[in-house]
Amino acid sequence: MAAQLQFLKYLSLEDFILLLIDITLVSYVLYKLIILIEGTRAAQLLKGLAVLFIASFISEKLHLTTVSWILDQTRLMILVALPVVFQPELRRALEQLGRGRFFTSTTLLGAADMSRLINELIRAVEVLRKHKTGALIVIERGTGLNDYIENGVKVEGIVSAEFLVNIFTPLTPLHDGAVIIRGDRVMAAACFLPLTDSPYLSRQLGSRHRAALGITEISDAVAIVVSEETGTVSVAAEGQLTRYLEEKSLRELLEQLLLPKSQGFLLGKWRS
Ligand SMILES: Nc1ncnc2c1ncn2[C@@H]1O[C@H](COP(=O)(O)OP(=O)(O)OP(=O)(O)O)[C@@H](O)[C@H]1O
Repeated sequence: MAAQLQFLKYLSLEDFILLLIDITLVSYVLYKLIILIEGTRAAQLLKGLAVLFIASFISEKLHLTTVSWILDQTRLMILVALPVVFQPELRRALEQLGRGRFFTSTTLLGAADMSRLINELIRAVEVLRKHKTGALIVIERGTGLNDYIENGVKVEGIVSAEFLVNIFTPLTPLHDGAVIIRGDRVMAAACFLPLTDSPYLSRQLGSRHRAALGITEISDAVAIVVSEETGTVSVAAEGQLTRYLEEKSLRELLEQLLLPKSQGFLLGKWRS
C-alpha cells in the first residue's frame, strides 16, 4: 500500500488538489446513486449483476471456456437491457439533476408556512382515519405534476383540514381519486395517478396504495394514504411506502420530508 502511494510524492500541489476533487466527486455520485436505488428493485438487479460479474471472473480464472462465454453474452445482453429496466430510476435521477436551483424560479414556502400546511394535513388525516374514509393526498415538490392536475377536477382552494375531509367524504363528486396540493393550495381533486408495478408491495394493498407509490416513483412528490378498509395511514416518498403511521410518527415523517432544510421550500407562498 505504501509503495502504491509513492506516486503522490511526484504530484504537484495543483495535481493533488485536482485528484482530491476527482475522488470527492466520484464518491459523492456513488453515494447519491446508492441512496437513490436503496430498497428499490434496482438494488436487487444490481446485486444480481454483481453475482454475474463475480461468476464470470471466476469462470475465466478457471478457464471454463463455455461457461464464461455464456456469462459474457448474458452480461452484454443485461447491459443493453439496463436502461430499459432502470428507466424509472434513471428518470428520477435526471429529474433530480434538473431540479437543481439553477433551473428553478419558484417562490419559496418558508418553514412557518410549511408547518401550517403539515398541521392542516394531520388534522385532516386524523378525522379521515377515525371515520375510515379512504383518501389519497399528494404534495407536489420540485417536479411539476401538471399532467395529473389536468386529468382531475381543478379546484385551486386554500388547504384546510375541513376542506380536505369534505373532498374525500364518500358519495360526493370529488371523493374518488387523488388530491394534489401545490404550496398552500389544493390544485385539483379526483386525479388519476400512475400505478406502481412494484412486485414488493403487499398483496393486501390495492390501487390507492399503488397509485401513491406510483406518483412518488416518477416524481419527488410525497403522498399520504388513508385506507378505507383499515383506517391505517401510510406515506409514500421516493418510491417507498411507510405504513402504520400514528399521529406522532406521521408528523415526524412529514416534517422530515417537507420542512425546508435551509433556505426554504420550492413551493408557492401560503396565504393566511
Ligand atoms: N390510479 C389511481 N389514482 C388515484 N386514485 C386511485 C387510483 N386507483 C384507485 N384510486 C382510489 O382508490 C380507490 C380504490 O382503492 P382500493 O380499494 O383498490 O385500494 P386500496 O389500496 O386497497 O385502499 P383501501 O385500503 O382504502 O381499500 C378508488 O376508489 C380511488 O378512489
